Amino acid sequence: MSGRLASEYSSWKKLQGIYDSQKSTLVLKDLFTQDPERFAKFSKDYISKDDPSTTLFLDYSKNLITQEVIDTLLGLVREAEVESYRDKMFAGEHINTSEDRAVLHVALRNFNDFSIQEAGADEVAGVLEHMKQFSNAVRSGEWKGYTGKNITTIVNIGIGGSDLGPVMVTEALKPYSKRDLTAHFVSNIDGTHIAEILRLCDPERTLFIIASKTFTTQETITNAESAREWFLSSAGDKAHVAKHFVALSTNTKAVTAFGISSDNMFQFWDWVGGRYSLWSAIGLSIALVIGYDNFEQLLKGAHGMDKHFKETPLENNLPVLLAIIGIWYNDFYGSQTHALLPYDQYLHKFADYFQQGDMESNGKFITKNGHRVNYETGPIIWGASGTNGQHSFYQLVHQGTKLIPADFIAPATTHNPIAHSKHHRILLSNFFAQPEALAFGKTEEEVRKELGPNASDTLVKSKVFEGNRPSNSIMFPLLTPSTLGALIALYEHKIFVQGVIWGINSFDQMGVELGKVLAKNILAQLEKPEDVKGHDSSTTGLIHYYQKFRKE
Ligand SMILES: O=P(O)(O)OC[C@H]1O[C@H](O)[C@@H](O)[C@@H](O)[C@@H]1O
Repeated sequence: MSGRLASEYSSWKKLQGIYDSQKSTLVLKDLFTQDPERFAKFSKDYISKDDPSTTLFLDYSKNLITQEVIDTLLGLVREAEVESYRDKMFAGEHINTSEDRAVLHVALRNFNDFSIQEAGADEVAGVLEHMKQFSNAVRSGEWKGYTGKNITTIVNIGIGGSDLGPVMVTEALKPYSKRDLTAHFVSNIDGTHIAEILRLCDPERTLFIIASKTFTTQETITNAESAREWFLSSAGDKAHVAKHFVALSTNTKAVTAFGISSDNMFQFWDWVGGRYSLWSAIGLSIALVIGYDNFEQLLKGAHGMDKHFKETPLENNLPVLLAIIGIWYNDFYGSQTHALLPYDQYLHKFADYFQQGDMESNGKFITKNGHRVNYETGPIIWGASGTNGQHSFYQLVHQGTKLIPADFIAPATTHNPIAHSKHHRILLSNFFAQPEALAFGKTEEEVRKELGPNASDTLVKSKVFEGNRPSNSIMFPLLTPSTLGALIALYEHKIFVQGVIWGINSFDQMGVELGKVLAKNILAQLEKPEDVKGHDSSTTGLIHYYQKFRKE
């Protein structure tokens, strides 16, 4: 990272010039007509060096790019010194400068390929072994509850990075799950969340996983205390907590103070960012649900992508390609969001996961050198599984006034080939059609031909699809643990590359602090109207409204 504002790079200025001169002349339909080789030129195969069955295919040809644009964007990557910054990350340098921490989620899945000098990195294998032993014991029935019964339900209590990763992965890898072990995830402080889950639990057969990097997060600790109270109301003896509560954290002192023995604690380290922590002890619920071997496959899939990111020349580097295409729209075309549209029901939480992963990493306006950026940084990440999105927001995506770059993601084959894979064929026909419609649209002439000479001008115009709306398409043979690992790591490294180019620290999260502090202050003022002090009239008025109805 050169320390300059991204807009000062010569490549940035050149890109601005290209955009200014081509923004209205770059037409996808023409680009494909002019170059029959476009698809071949702008698509890439990723094949894991460790496991050739782990492959991803990226088609980025339906983007508003030319080779000149790509080459200039790659120049931007070089000017921002992304490669050397990448190597600093892998080497364990403290690139999270505001917190003086390394950023080493790659160390959680390293399998000895990278030499990483950072306290704790040599303890990863031990924690994984502990996770393996524990998950095997619970799944086999060796680990019993306080009345000698098997554990049939796990409840992960955590929020943010201590929730979203396990939720997304256990949903995505459901075909690999132990169907007689039910996993629930409690995250919200809203008592409804834990109340509704506890109604489904048998205290004799339920294991609570308290997942919190800091072990100070108000929602998680409050939910953990309520879970413990619920459990003890049946079990009685505090000694039984040891069989039904485990902790995932970096904070041994707080875990012990809560009443969970260090034997039942799975440790990780401050160089694991919350939103990058599913590979760590935070992934215990994943290992319990899909089994440790499949969890290890997830890690290995990510590791293969790590090696690809670290070793592959920029022009063939999938995380780099996704990153620069995203910057092209975000910083030059002025798009504000980026849609993740997985045509796979198992990936229905994928966009949710990367809302934190991307927006908490790159939703910043100050560079690492303390300058306010004069360009757009992190996009708003959103999305939903296909084909559901088509019946919800695709109207705007196709005919709205906003440019919405989208990643369409799909497996070539399904885990559920019911009706002789008829469902999957219909799903994929939509996966192929939507980017085609977005890119090439439907002209007024084509509409008029369809509607006939008597159709009103208004009707014809309202049925026009202007097209020229860009997308990436990512495919893979089947959604396996290893493929999912590679897919997640692909996006993690995309986020890294963008943050380096923008000159921001992608690995702290100052922006989540103010709200928490204000909430704590207000919490102490909720009892009586006269307690409410130091707020604007709106906040004061709202609290007073609540106090009119408050019961306890
Ligand atoms: O795991 P913890 O420490 O409970 O933090 C949970 C979440 O809290 C905050 O929202 C942020 O710091 C997130 O990055 C983090 O994932």
